[in-house]
Amino acid sequence: MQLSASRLAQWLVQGDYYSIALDGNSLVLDSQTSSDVISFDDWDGSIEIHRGVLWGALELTSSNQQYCWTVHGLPWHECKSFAAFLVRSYQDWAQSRVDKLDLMLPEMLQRIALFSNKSGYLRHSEHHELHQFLNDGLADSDLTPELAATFRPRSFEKISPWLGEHQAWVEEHNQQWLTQQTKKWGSWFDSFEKSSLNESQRLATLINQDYNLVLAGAGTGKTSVLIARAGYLIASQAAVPEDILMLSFGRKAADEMADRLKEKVSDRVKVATFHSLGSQIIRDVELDKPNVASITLDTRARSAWLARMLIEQWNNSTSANKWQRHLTQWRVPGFSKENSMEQQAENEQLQAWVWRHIELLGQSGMNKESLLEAIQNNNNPAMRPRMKSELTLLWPCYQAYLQHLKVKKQIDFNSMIEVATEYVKTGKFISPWRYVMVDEYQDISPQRLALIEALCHQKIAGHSTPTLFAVGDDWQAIYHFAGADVNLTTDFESRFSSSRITELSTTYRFNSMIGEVANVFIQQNPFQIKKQLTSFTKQSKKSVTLLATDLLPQELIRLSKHYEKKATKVLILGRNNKQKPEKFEMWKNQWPQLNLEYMTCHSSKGCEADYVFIVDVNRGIFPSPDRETGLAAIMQSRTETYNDAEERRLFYVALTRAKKHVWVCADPDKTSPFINELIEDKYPVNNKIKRTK
Ligand SMILES: Nc1ncnc2c1ncn2[C@@H]1O[C@H](COP(=O)(O)OP(=O)(O)OP(=O)(O)O)[C@@H](O)[C@H]1O
Repeated sequence: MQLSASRLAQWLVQGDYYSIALDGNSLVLDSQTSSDVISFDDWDGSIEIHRGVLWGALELTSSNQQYCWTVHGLPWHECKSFAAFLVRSYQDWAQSRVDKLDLMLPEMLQRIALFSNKSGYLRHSEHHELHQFLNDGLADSDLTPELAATFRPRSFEKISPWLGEHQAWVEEHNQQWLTQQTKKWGSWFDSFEKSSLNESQRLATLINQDYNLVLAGAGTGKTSVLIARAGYLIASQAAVPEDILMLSFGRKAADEMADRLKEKVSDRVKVATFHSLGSQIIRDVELDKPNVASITLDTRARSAWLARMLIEQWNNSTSANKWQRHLTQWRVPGFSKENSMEQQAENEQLQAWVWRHIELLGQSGMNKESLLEAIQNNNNPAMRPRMKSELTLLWPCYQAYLQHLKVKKQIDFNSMIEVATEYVKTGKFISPWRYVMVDEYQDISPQRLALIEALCHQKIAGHSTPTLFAVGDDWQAIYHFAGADVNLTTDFESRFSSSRITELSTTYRFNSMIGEVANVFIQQNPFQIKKQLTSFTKQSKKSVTLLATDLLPQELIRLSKHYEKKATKVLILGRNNKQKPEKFEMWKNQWPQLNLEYMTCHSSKGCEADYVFIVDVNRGIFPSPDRETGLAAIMQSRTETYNDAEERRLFYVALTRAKKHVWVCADPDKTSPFINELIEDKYPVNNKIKRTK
């Protein structure tokens, strides 16, 4: 069907449209120069008829009311009926779509009401789900937003904003909710811990995005916030204790966490290490406890297995030749020609070297080809032949280890977490936890993160997906050697699109003079995230002392006199267990009021004391030289370019354990580069070391 101007009228209207036709669900408008097709989607379905002196004109408007098209020179007596025909065709076309839309409108409006009236923090995933639902619903009706709004203007007044991002509204809602909750729970926050939680701690406790990270320096109360969040969720009835999973890294930290939760919150919150969680998931699915390899748990069983396995290797002539060839060029820790084969296989150093590689091979998950490729790409070509040769010795040991596990039907910790992750991903394990919380997130490894992600992605009908709430500090990432990757913390925002990072900037542990040393020292590495960290306790006297090791007992005597009548807590920290002072036990008995404790810097993480002595901060000890130079270095591939970055963080951890004063002890003729930096860069320290070359 077409309505067209006469030849004369066509000539007179010049460049304007002179003809209109219906073609399926489109209108075709012709002019001298073009033929334009207007889909019903782009038309608002109405036509105005204009009467001229000689002819009539039809005017159509676009669905978004932005344009109009006019067809001139049409025979007047046909205009009205043709326009009515077009409008009818349009209405027939639209009706089936509007019918579809009408079926969906109640749920669309209900979902908007549910989301926007929700009294709580609106999560990105919930917002996204609504956005998706509305847009999919509209797409199903085959109507454009404009047309849908034309047919159902009242409903679309509510729906239209949610078809777009509407982010500002959500942010405003969340802000208002946070303000209101901070007020409502004010006295609870005042009294939950022994000290009232500060403003940022309260916000951190309340924010409930899909993936939350509280990223803050030492002593800022991250652990306090973690416990407070569990407490708040339960007190506000957002959760019952069984909804919460609290993950810590080591058994000791998990036990401490469980004690604090029991005291402050509930003993029904599930507290686990990653390994105990992996074990529980497997047990639930397989209805049997996972059979963890005894050689991973029991050092004697391991040593016996290593000795047997090495002898088997050496009794095989091909393998023995490889070892021989290797030993003509390179050293293997603990290997000596003087020893018998049996003595050699039992050598502690050699066993430690082999076991470390077996662990690293399991942790890295690399196959032989990718290891060879990594060796080939190693930026130290001189090391490549040695690395390749080490691989020919150690790969068979690793294969023997895997075979041993297979024969015994056992698994190790690495595979335990992998198997558990698979059970969660495939839905064989249905997670009961709606809130997954993680302490010391900076120590996360890709494997452990995969388990957390699997838990947080699991969707249970009628529930939104679980949230992650983690606390961590990239300045304290010190477990790279155990597979941790600090980039998983520094890249948190880019990894999880719906994330929220909260900062805490007041440290309650160490005074401002310790802060002036520790915070500047850690930020020498430009790759650490910049953070504001202000000490709550102001101090004008220098609180870090560099001390010659010989003078350490004198300081202990001084402290013991000062604390004759009341107790204090003193930590002695060393880079390794070997640094424990010979007289430590004697000192402990001599000055019980000091509550002396010796720890490695690694195990001091999370601890605090009034006074700290870091001992043996000597060259070659702290920073510890990177001993893993051969094949191990390939599997420990450093993503960090800054020298001694991890050792610097470890030293920061040690410094920040003290509330009042830190002594950094060294032998004057072997001072560590860290001590030299503190002196040469004029940090505010007392220097009681007269260095000698
Ligand atoms: N708002 C507060 N007011 C006073 N003291 C606080 C406050 N918050 C935390 N603390 C205290 O500060 C100290 C450090 O807290 P916490 O151990 O939770 O810090 P952290 O950030 O986990 O430290 P780290 O990362 O070094 O382990 C604790 O003694 C704690 O009781």
